Amino acid sequence: MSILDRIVADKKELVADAARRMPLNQLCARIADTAWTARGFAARLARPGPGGVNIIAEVKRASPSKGDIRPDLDAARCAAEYAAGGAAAISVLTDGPYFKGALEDLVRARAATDLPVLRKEFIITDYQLYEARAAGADAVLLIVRILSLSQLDGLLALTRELGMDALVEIHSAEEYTIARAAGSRLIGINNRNLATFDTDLGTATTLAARMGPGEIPVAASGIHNRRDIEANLAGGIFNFLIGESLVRAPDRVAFLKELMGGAPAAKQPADGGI
Ligand SMILES: O=C(O)c1ccccc1NCC(=O)[C@H](O)[C@H](O)COP(=O)(O)O
Repeated sequence: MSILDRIVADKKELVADAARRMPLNQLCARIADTAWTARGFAARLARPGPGGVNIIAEVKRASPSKGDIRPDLDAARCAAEYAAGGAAAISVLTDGPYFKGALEDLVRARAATDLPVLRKEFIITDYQLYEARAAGADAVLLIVRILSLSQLDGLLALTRELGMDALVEIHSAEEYTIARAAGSRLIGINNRNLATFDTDLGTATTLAARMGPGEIPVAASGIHNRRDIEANLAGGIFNFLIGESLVRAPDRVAFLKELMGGAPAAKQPADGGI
């Protein structure tokens, strides 16, 4: 069984537990009782921002491929730094067992900025979309690899009904065909193979070259420096989802500005950061 299969199997149990603790009708009542205005995640990514680049900056404490990255990361403080550095949006990993995240991180990150916030999760059920909306998410990730076309259709429809945007993630031409068949517009191209963790930065540019004018690509995973950004810009991609290299940066504000084409961040000791 691959790690991804294990994550998804565990997720089914976690969602069932969550639904026992907070039944769907109570979750819906919470949504109805909470004031929320969408911050326009997809709209922010439809055209290039300052410096010709949009960065979705990720709050990521740990991962299956890297283990602990910054296990003590404060989601609100990290999100505020990302906003100060010029991020277009924030992504928050809400999985507990494999990424040391939580939905509460999303709530705190959103409260700390006025940027749109993505729930980065392994979404396989409607319940997780209601959870995302109740936590205030502006958008959710839907990963083609773990969904059938009919599941993707249903989750996309409910995402829209709840007023959120969807970032639909692919890693291959076959998955792009499925994303397209479901009518996805905002398409995350993961450079990382989620089953093997092999990361190839050419994946995003290769798949983006197939996309039509109404489709917006987002390059995700393995982006570490301005050179990586420039290689994607040359391939017509101006949206980037970046986790590890940002989280590890000693000065996240300066590093974000550097990624967006500003002056290089001063070198600092790797463990001298926030
Ligand atoms: O990051 C992993 O190890 C991972 C493993 C299995 C499933 C998903 C995984 N990551 C989720 C992501 O998509 C990344 O956090 C995101 O693209 C940012 O990647 P990076 O900039 O390389 O941290």
